Amino acid sequence: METEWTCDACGAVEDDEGEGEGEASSSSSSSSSSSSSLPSSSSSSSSSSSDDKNREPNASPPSPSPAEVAAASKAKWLLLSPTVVKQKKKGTAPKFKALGPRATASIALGSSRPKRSDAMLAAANDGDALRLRALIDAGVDVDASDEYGATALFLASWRGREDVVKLLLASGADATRTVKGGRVAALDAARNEGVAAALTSAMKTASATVTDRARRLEDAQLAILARVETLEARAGVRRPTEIRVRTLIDPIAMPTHPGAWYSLCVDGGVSDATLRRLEATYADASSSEKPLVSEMSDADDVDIVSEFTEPPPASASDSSPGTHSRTSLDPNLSARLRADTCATRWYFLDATGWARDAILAAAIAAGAPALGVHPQMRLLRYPKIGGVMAPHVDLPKAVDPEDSRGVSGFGFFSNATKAEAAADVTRTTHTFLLYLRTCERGGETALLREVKSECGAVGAREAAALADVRPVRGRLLIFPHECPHAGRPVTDRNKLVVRGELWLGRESGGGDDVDDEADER
Ligand SMILES: O=C(O)CCC(=O)C(=O)O
Ligand SMILES: [Fe+2]
Repeated sequence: METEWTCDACGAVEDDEGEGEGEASSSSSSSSSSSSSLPSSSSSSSSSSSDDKNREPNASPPSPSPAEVAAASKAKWLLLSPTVVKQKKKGTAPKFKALGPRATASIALGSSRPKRSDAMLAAANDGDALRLRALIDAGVDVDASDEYGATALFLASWRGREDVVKLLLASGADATRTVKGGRVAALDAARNEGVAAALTSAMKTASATVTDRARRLEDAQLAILARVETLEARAGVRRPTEIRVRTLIDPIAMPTHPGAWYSLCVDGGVSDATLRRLEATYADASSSEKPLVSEMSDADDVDIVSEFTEPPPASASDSSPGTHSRTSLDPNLSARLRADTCATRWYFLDATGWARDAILAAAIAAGAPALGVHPQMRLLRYPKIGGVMAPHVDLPKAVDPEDSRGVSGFGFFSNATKAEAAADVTRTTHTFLLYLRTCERGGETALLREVKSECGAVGAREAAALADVRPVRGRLLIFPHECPHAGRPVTDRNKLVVRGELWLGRESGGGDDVDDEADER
């Protein structure tokens, strides 16, 4: 089913009285010749090429091929600034000025390449075909991806947006692109049959295959094993004997510490099949892509760090049992501190949910009222002896409403879905680290009382910890984002961690899956 392109949106882009600003006008003026390149556009073309003269009077012009649509759109996108354009300095622009439709549309659609791509990805994710059409008309790189390698076509398929998938295919989107980690393509992630059918017929004409057969078979086998073990864990089959849970920060002794709300160390909760599949994901990512690297600086950010390690103010709205009051973080500050690390990172998008299912099941089996695991994860590695991660706190991620419906969308966690709806969670609450290899010594993740006096590399080495958690294969560490923590210096190169975010419900709503046995140590 195709969404019709309406004149409203078209006019908003093309019919401009007002002055566009800077590159805002470059994006929109370039769009003025583009309506004929829109896939299945309902408008009759105003083009007057020589072809038109030879055509029957009432014959409509031939539709551009998907590749032509993509090329025309990309040509316009390339006219935009390659970087986000900063706003003009105050005082240089008139104080009050109504923007014309072109400038308004340009702002709405993004007036630099990165903003335009962000807008396209958001429209695809949200299933907004009309907006996406406007974006393609204004100029996009239809295959642009986010930092996890997800293209618009991938997101639309994953979220089950059939209209958008068809529009993107008709606009030349490449169906063979895969996301980072696991090489999942749009078809592998298809949420529903309509989407899968559209992609399958497009793939017949695509020259490349998605992934080679052997790899897909191996993936499928591991996925089945991981799912079986996940279901067993959820059903409590393996729970009492195999899962060992330690509470790392005692909520009774330290009720106001930011780590007092479920800081857990869980052993034996994640299956070997899942660990092997994660290792394979790492091996694949590290052999095919460069990692993101940031070096630790020795700068001591004592003053900055102390800003968020003061005792958190008591908050009336956050006083339910088992919770603590939260610190409010300056995102820039936290991002800066997180950048001070010796870890290398690869991004991994768990679109199909096999890793999320496994981590969620382990968290639930350990007694945490866990409701969901974020699909975006990182694989962290410390390649240099002595590498650390400076004391810091983590940031929450926004929870996509689609992911609130149950983790992988395959129905394993429908109870969690109900609990979450009640809890109204919009952001992740906890960090998880899943260690894939054992370090005999060093590399511990330290949960800190505070990081006021020692930070940077010194803090990572010396700050007093409430708990030092040693990397052990299969060990899952969970703690609230606001809990100060650090990575101790590594003494070997084994530290390999999957790191991501999850969200917990309040005890009253979210803990109904947890039975008492899980608390046995
Ligand atoms: O590697 C560690 O032990 C800590 C990692 C961490 O804190 C992070 O990635 O945010
Ligand atoms: Fe962290």
